[in-house]
Amino acid sequence: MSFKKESRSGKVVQNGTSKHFLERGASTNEYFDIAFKVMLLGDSAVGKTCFLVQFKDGAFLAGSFIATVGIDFRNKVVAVDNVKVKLQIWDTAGQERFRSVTHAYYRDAQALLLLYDITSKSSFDNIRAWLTEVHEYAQKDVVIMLLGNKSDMANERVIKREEGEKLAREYGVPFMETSAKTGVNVELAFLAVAKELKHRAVQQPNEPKFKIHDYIESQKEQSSCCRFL
Ligand SMILES: Nc1nc2c(ncn2[C@@H]2O[C@H](COP(=O)(O)OP(=O)(O)OP(=O)(O)O)[C@@H](O)[C@H]2O)c(=O)[nH]1
Repeated sequence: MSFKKESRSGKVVQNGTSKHFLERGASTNEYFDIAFKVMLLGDSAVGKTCFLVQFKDGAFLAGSFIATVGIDFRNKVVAVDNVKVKLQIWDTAGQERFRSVTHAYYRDAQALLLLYDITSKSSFDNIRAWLTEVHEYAQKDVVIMLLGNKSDMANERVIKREEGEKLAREYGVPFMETSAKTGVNVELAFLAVAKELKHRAVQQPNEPKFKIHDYIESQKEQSSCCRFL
């Protein structure tokens, strides 16, 4: 079920009442070997739509905030060890009134990216409630990642990075801070998930087990070293 309109122009626009995904399901015809469903979850305004648009189009939706209505998806194919992995990424509405709609989609998802906003204490506090919902509605072996978004807003930060790390450790899930505005760690989050899912699905006999925590830590170090060169 989707409450958003479709079009073919391939751009995301805002019409003043809701965010509309144009070219819905774009790149569906692109060749891929394996496909997975990923859902973006978290309170309203944490940046889920911007996060998806940054990954898909490399652009930031600036301007006034317009809440998502219902749920919709976009596709992106990424290469993982010569395997083409199609991620079908579902952007959900964070507002409480759409919760019953989004619950119906949890069951099919292989990965959940759970976002909070580092400038919003309530969005961070609500992560526990989101995780309770996830455990109730999602598959037992779903890949979960915790993301502290809006890391570019350092001056307005109210949640320390260490608090995010601590919560993630408590639930045994990987964590990173991201910015849908600057793009920091956006691709890394999706790539890490794609790699984890691909390794689970097509594990070669002599291949070492993929460790998502280690991969993220190594890539985070690399990207922070290179950003400042
Ligand atoms: N500075 C900054 N602003 C961001 C970032 N991500 C999103 N925003 C802004 O935060 C507001 C909310 O972003 P959305 O992506 O619409 O939030 P959402 O989580 O999809 O909200 P719902 O659709 O209601 O669930 C918008 O004004 C965005 O421009 C970010 O990383 N940095």
